[in-house]
Amino acid sequence: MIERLCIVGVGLIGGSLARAARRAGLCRRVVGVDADAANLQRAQALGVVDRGCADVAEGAKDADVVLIAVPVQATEAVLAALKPVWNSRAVYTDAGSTKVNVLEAAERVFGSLPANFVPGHPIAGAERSGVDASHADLFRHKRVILTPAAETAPAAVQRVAELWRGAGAEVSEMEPLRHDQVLAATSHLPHVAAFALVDMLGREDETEAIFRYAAGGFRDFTRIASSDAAMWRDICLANREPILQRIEGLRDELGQVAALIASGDGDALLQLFQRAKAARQRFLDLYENNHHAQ
Ligand SMILES: NC(=O)c1ccc[n+]([C@@H]2O[C@H](COP(=O)([O-])OP(=O)(O)OC[C@H]3O[C@@H](n4cnc5c(N)ncnc54)[C@H](O)[C@@H]3O)[C@@H](O)[C@H]2O)c1
Ligand SMILES: O=C(O)C(=O)C[C@]1(C(=O)O)C=C[C@@H](O)C=C1
Repeated sequence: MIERLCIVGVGLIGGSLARAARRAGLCRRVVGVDADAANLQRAQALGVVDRGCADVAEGAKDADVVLIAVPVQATEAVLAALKPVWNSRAVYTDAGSTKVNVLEAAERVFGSLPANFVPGHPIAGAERSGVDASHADLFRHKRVILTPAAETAPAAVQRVAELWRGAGAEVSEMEPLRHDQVLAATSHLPHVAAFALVDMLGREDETEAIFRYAAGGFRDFTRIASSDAAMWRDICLANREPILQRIEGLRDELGQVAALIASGDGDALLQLFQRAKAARQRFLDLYENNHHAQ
């Protein structure tokens, strides 16, 4: 049982973990810290946290588990604010979408990685943000990746894994660079592509001349372009190289598609689309298996 869980950043992810931990009876008290006073008040009003606090050190002082769930480029400032009250008996973790930069930030702040800091990432979310979007089922049957380093204490990893499992997630471990490369492909590139497509069309569509005729396909492809802009700016700056490599790959692939269309090579286009459809089916089978396995 966690006596006091502190959530720094009570938004979609922090709020959802607080709700799930409470519902599963994993913690007695939740203290929320947030830079946005209105969001913090809302978290209290909704009963997501017992107490709200504007100051990171004060909120985390007596906690036995602290989750940092702020945009990734804000992690270093939060770790620096935690440093004076860092407690060797407590466990600290984060939910950031990128991991190498979080480990580097911790090394900069502490000189070396604290044994009781366990970087993590729930592979679950939504295009909505803030505590109003949070819900206790967000992590059910979803994956959480932990990226401990050689210095990380196994007992701390165990404690964080138990928290996420208690919220319904399946926990695995990965090397941080591998994590960032994989997520650049399956999460960061799709977001960049969706933002770019909608920006391109939106600039020429200020009078709604074409959006008026857009339907399900456009809606499905672009849902994630409604995601929080600051969160995605931070992810792109934190995971620059892997994302740039994937953008280059997509540029090449689009070039190939354009060449096939230009040359009227229907057979090759058909093959490419069939190959993509089969690959998506393999993804769906894996995704659904993961769902039903639990
Ligand atoms: N949204 C997703 O789908 C998703 C999924 C997995 C992981 N993540 C990661 O989780 C983290 C949180 O994302 P979210 O979707 O919950 O965002 P969110 O905007 O819903 O919540 C973030 C909260 O952090 C607060 N905050 C920002 N800077 C702060 C600071 N310095 N000190 C205290 N509070 C601060 C904000 O006011 C906000 O309430 C990000 O690192 C994101 O990359 C997001
Ligand atoms: O479902 C969504 O809307 C998401 O954006 C979730 C999503 C993703 O799947 O790309 C986004 C960022 C995360 O770090 C993890 C999950």
